[in-house]
This record gives sequence, C-alpha cells and structure tokens, in this order.
Amino acid sequence: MSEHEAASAIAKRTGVDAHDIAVVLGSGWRPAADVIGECETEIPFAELPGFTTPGAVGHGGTIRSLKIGDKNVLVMLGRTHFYEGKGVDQVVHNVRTAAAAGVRSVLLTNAAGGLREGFQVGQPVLISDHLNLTARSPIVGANFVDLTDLYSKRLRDIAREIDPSLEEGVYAGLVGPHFETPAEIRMLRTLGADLVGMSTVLEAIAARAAGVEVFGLSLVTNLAAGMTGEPLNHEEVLEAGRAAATKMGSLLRELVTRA
Ligand SMILES: O=P(O)(O)O[C@@H]1C[C@H](O)[C@@H](CO)O1
Ligand SMILES: Nc1nc2[nH]cnc2c(=O)[nH]1
Repeated sequence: MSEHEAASAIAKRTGVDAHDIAVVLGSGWRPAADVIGECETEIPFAELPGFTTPGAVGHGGTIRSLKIGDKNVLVMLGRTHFYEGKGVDQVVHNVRTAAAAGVRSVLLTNAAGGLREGFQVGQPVLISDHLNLTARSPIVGANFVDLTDLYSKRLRDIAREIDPSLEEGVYAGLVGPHFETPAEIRMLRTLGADLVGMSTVLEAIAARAAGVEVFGLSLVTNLAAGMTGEPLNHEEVLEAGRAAATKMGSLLRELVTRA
C-alpha cells in the first residue's frame, strides 16, 4: 500500500485536506497525547492503508487529527520498529504518509537510554544528530540525500526558547529488540553517542528524503546498560514515559504552536 493511499484515507476520515505538522510518539509517550491537544478524529492504524498495529507494548496504535492554533496536526501514537521484522518501508510508512498528507515538519519522539554522565531518568534531550547503526536506509537507488542539519536547528532553537534547560545529544539508533551490553555502551560512548534507542533514525532519513523538516526529542527513560549495574527492562521505560507525560506533552504543544 502506498503512503498516498494512506494520506487520502486520513483526509477522508478527518475532513482535513492537508495537515501541517506530524508528531510521532514513542514508547511511554502515549499519555502525552492527551496533553498535546484535544483529539478531533482518531483512527486505528489497522484501518489505514499500509499501517500495522505496533508490536511494542506502550504504543497506542492510532493516529489522531487535532488543531493547535491555526495548525492541523497529526499525532501518531506508536510506531513500527525495525526489530519487528516487517522491513524498512513499514518502519517509515508513518513519516512518508505524513509527508503525503502535506506536513512540512515532523516531530519524532522516543524513549532512549542515557549514555552521557549527568543525564537523569525523566530528562528530555534534543537530538542534535544521529548515528544510524541499523546498516539500513529507507532510500533505494542512487539518490544521494544530504543529511547535514538533519535535526532542524530552527526547531531546536524554538524548543530551547520554550525550555532553556534542554540539553542536546547524539542519538545512536540500533535495531534491538535486545538492550545493549555494557561493552556496547562503552563502544557507543567512544563513537560519540549520548543516547541509544531502537527507532527514529530511519524515519528521520525518510522524512528528509521527502523534503520534510525533522525534529527529534528523546526522553531518557533509563541509564544505559552497565551504568548503574542494574538490569534494564521495558516496564521501566514505560514508567518513565508516564511520569514525564505532562511535561513532554506541554513542550510538544508549545513547539507546535511556535513552529
Ligand atoms: O519507539 P521507541 O524508540 O521510543 O521505543 C523504545 C525502543 C524500544 O522499542 C523500546 C525499548 O524499551 O522503547
Ligand atoms: N537500544 C535501547 N533502546 C532503549 N529505549 C529505551 N531505553 C533504551 C536503551 O537503553 N537502549
């Protein structure tokens, strides 16, 4: 199924011909959806061409259309991850659909492990750049897409106007679904990563290829493997997301308003 079929289905179901901004909510971010704005139309992924219900717990599996100020906003509660084995095109169908629906900017959020000393659980971090360690690309063929300033400085500056305490970091996108070993976290730190996750990088590349401005925001839901000596688990990730939902939802709402 093409993204154009999904975009026309969204236009038909929402009555909105073109949306301006899309927000993708990662693990544990679902409670932030209600804070971002009042839902006008909600569509289960399963009812949209080419979408599948997310396999990861904590991913809502619906798309909401709402208005924030004069902007028509798509909020995607959940995503497909590459580790689900459905291929790269399935992972990036969300942002391709958003682009086909007319959005100019996509705000990608995720739950991530914190690698940098001083990062705390519950801390949001602006993604300044990424390391794509999936060994994959959503782009096929000799289309040499430029990725400089992939994570829009314009939107990062607006986010810092909203919350000057926001720090920036480099996000390492791995396949997962296993968490990293302590040795891999030491390697990633040597490679310059500040955050580690299992999403976002392929979506960001696909959005850039579609000419859509990209913003990325990680919520540090745990310190990366080996930093505390404690084991990692997904429930801890979801709990940190729930605890930060109101703050994260408010930040995203204000960012959409000013974007
Ligand atoms: O969609 P995101 O990247 O927030 O999901 C993260 C990565 C894994 O899917 C899961 C691990 O807890 O959370
Ligand atoms: N790869 C990875 N993804 C995460 N998502 C939330 N925490 C983590 C983590 O520690 N590692």
